[in-house]
Amino acid sequence: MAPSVVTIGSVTQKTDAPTIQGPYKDFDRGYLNKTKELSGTEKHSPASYPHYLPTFELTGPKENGGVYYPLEEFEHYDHGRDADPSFPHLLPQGVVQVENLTPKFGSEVRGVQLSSLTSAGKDELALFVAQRGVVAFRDQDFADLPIQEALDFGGYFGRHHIHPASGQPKGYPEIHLVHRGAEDPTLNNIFETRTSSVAWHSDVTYEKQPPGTTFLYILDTPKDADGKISGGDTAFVSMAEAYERLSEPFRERLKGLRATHSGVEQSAAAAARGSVVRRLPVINDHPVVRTHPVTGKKTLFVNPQFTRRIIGYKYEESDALLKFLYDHTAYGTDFQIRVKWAPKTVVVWDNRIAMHSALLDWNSGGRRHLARITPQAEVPTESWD
Ligand SMILES: O=C(O)CCC(=O)C(=O)O
Ligand SMILES: [Fe+2]
Repeated sequence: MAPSVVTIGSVTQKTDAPTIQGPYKDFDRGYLNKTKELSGTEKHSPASYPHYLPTFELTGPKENGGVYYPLEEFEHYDHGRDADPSFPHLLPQGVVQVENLTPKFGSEVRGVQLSSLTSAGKDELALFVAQRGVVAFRDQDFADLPIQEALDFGGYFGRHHIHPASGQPKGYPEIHLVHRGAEDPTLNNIFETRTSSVAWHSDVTYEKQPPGTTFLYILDTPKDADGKISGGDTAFVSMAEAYERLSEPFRERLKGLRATHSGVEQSAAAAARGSVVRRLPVINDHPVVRTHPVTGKKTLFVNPQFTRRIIGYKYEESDALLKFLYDHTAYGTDFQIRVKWAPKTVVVWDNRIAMHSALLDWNSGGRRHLARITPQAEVPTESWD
């Protein structure tokens, strides 16, 4: 397929999309859309955290019309390097319970308060999440902290990313919001044109330095008619195990390949629905297999939302290879987990290791509201011994 051209405001950009996946999935509206209900006072499930409801002003530099300037490269230091691998601060024995959701990927932890961790504990958190891929911490006070305190905590793990197209709590552009309001009809519309709501991705991989240790915390969870929490889980897939499952000859074939990742379609979709574009979109290329800076493990690093093309391959060749990798990861129920949200849950994942997808499976009209803190990490690299 030929490259297409996308216009955002007065700027026209060329992109390698569309690929086999088609354009950026439009039901992401549900996460990013402008919302009419900013008061939190509507009768169906008022927001539990109204100060976290999304706002869509342009909050960048005034002299640039509120649009943020392009991100500059920075030196990332991964604190997982300094962690004690016996995790004495994060997982003190007899105090903290760890349940592994599957043998190699995903854990659930109770008994530690993330916001009280010392630097040593935070170093251990970075390492533990790098080892397990995704960890759900229950009974956290994160959502109840002043927003700035939650941001200060997250800032330890890298420079905060400001999302180019999502809503933000007033005054806190570094928080990315996921919000499907009460009675939002978007959910029903999705299934008029899609058979599934699954949209596997790693976050903002179009950036030159995509996020590493990433925090998502629940504010409101959809409920059944009888008031019980049901629906809106988040699925995760291990891209480390996805790589492990490949044969040696196939891994050889991936060695050295790079792919383009584009933010153009996401911003164009936001512009098309009259929402904000906070920073002009970028396209960057990354290795198809990257090496984790702390664990040294290799992970597949392509995703159907943002990856567009294997560099140097013809479109059909690139589409065929990417389709195989997407099918392989999507079918891999034996290397996926699913987090069921409960009040006070904070999920921490390593965006270099896990892809994820929200599951939009409820039609009770209940609100789903989450906040994400998204520290950026290193420029992805591959190393081969
Ligand atoms: O809503 C979710 O479960 C995940 C949304 C998402 O993709 C994100 O915040 O990065
Ligand atoms: Fe995401």
